[in-house]
Amino acid sequence: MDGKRYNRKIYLEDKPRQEAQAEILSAFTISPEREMVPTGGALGRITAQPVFANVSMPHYHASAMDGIAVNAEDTYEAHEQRPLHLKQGQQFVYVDTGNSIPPEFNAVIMIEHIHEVDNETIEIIEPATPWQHIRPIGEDIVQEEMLFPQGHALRPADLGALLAAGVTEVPVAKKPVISIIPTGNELVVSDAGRAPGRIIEFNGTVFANYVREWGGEPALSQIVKDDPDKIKQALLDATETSDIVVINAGSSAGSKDYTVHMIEELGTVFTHGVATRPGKPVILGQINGKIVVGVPGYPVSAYLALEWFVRPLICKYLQIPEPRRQKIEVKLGRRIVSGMGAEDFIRMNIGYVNGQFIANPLTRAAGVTMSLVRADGLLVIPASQLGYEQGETVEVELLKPLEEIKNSIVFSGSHDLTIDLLSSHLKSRETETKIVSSHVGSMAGLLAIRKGEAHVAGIHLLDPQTKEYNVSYVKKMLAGQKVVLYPFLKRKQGWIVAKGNPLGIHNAGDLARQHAEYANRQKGAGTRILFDLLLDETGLDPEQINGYDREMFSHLSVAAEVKGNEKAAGLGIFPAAKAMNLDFIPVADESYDLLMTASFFESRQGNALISVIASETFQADVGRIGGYSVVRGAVPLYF
Ligand SMILES: Nc1nc2c(c(=O)[nH]1)N[C@H]1C(S)=C(S)[C@@H](COP(=O)(O)OP(=O)(O)OC[C@H]3O[C@@H](n4cnc5c(N)ncnc54)[C@H](O)[C@@H]3O)O[C@H]1N2
Ligand code: MOO
Repeated sequence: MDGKRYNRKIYLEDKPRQEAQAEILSAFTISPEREMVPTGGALGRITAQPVFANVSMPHYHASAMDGIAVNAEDTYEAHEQRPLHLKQGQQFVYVDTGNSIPPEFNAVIMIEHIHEVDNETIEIIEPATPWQHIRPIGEDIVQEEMLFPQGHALRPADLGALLAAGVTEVPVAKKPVISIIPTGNELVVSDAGRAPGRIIEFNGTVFANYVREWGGEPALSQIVKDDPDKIKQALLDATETSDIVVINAGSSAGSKDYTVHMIEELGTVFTHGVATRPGKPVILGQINGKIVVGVPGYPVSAYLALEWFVRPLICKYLQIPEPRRQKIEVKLGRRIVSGMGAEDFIRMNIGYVNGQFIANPLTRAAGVTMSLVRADGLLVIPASQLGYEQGETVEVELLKPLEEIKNSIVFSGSHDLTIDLLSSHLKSRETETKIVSSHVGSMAGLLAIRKGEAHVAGIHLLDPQTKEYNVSYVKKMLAGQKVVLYPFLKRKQGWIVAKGNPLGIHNAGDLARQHAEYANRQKGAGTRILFDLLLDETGLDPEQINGYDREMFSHLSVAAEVKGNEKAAGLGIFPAAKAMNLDFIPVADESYDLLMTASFFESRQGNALISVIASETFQADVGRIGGYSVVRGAVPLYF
């Protein structure tokens, strides 16, 4: 340490992303270099200048067929009624596909069209035309012809053409070297221990591989501690050995967020903070003439910032246009709000139902890596736009192939672990089909089917009057629609309580008596309806339940709530209690059924889904979870 204290920088700008991009692009003045690489290893490389053929292909007249080479003039007399005899050596020679044609001949007759009379003589019944079945010199490639212009990304077939044309080394743009410096005292390599506060370093690997995919050469350094001197040294070293420097985390306003000060001391800071959510705390600067990009720590922000600010630099260096993602129009399944003054980047699930693309937002939390893994598309909301209404048509950028999205089964409603299992069994049977699910609760799932926004919904809705699951809801809410209710699971609902059940919870009355802190579920969730019925049966009012108004959105979040609090209790399914090592007191066996549109049920994918459900292997896997059984010999109910 040099004894200097670095005050927190708590001011971040809100510079428009495009402005920040334009600034670093114009500051990035490194002149591209080229290198010769062996053709076999040039896949994906960008040609640095036009490439010309050294030789023609073929470079001699070559036979295109197995047969005999002849002089066409010698064959003109041949006729079905007057077969013509030719002598080997004088009037013909045998040739195979690719053989050179001797100069005295100018046509090839296929072996199927000749009759061998004896060792020396063949017979034909049809004349040959000059140059038939001969690949003349340069048919494919002519010597000196331009094979590729500058700036062409080489594909496997291109490498073949180069080799065929005698080009064994290609001049390509040198890959820009991108140093990647992960920083943070909390970071550990992936096989180090798991003490609280330790985070496995993984952004570095993500960055290195995106850089590689985009045509750069990553140089991933070791984790650097949050120590100003060490960060400074790492930055200086990186500017010596690379064309662009990416430093990860420490970009925001934390007590150890030194990066911006270090860049300021060693060089220039152009930008600290862009008007985007997520991704705001980006730092853009320059040290020793090298661009330095300070990327926020959260993985989603990090990925976006890398794409906004590093990819364009790589493209500029390679002198190629920046690729654009395919865009499609989708209908929004949900309302999306957005703040004024900053662009919003929303990861979206996209499904294809009844000939229409329906998209729903995934979590906006920038720390959720899986949201990037799962996202089918990206909705970019401009800074001036306050969001969109449900049902509006908007444009999204695709993050996955369109075909994959079109082949997905859109699953809505209540989440259950077995749906993930179902998805993986289905995928192994029908490689093109997968289930994409959004967990919105039973009632919302039913509505999604009604609005034609899902193929299947998992529902467990108890009718307080009839004590029957699902049927009355479907009759009432989907009257006149062609749907099928497929009996799927029986699963145990029960009290999720701390280990040893310290409050002695066995029924809703106990919750009230013990003033337990209840973790409730959202309105419309099947578990919420069950809880209300239990209260009703016990003669309790919601006001008598401590925490009735606190709504959790999944079984697991209820269990997580109980995990941290001895006085808490919730209602949920057994696997959630098991996952958090909590006690589970069974209350009811409920029916978790699959509601499907009739057209989906009858489709090929619908059939595949049902046959997976009926399979022994799937049912055995479900049995192993505990607290579940698949309904055997289920009879679908048509409405
Ligand atoms: N008071 C404020 N706090 C925060 C603000 C703000 O404006 N004011 N911005 C928030 C936003 S937005 C983001 S994004 C983060 C970015 O913070 P930093 O870039 O300073 O990053 P850290 O705080 O060090 O890390 C955030 C998070 O990411 C994890 N991380 C970091 N590096 C890696 C890596 N290489 N591999 C995996 N995970 C990594 C780190 O452990 C943290 O959990 O700041 C908010 N705070
Ligand atoms: O902007 Mo931070 O980058 O939301 O996650």
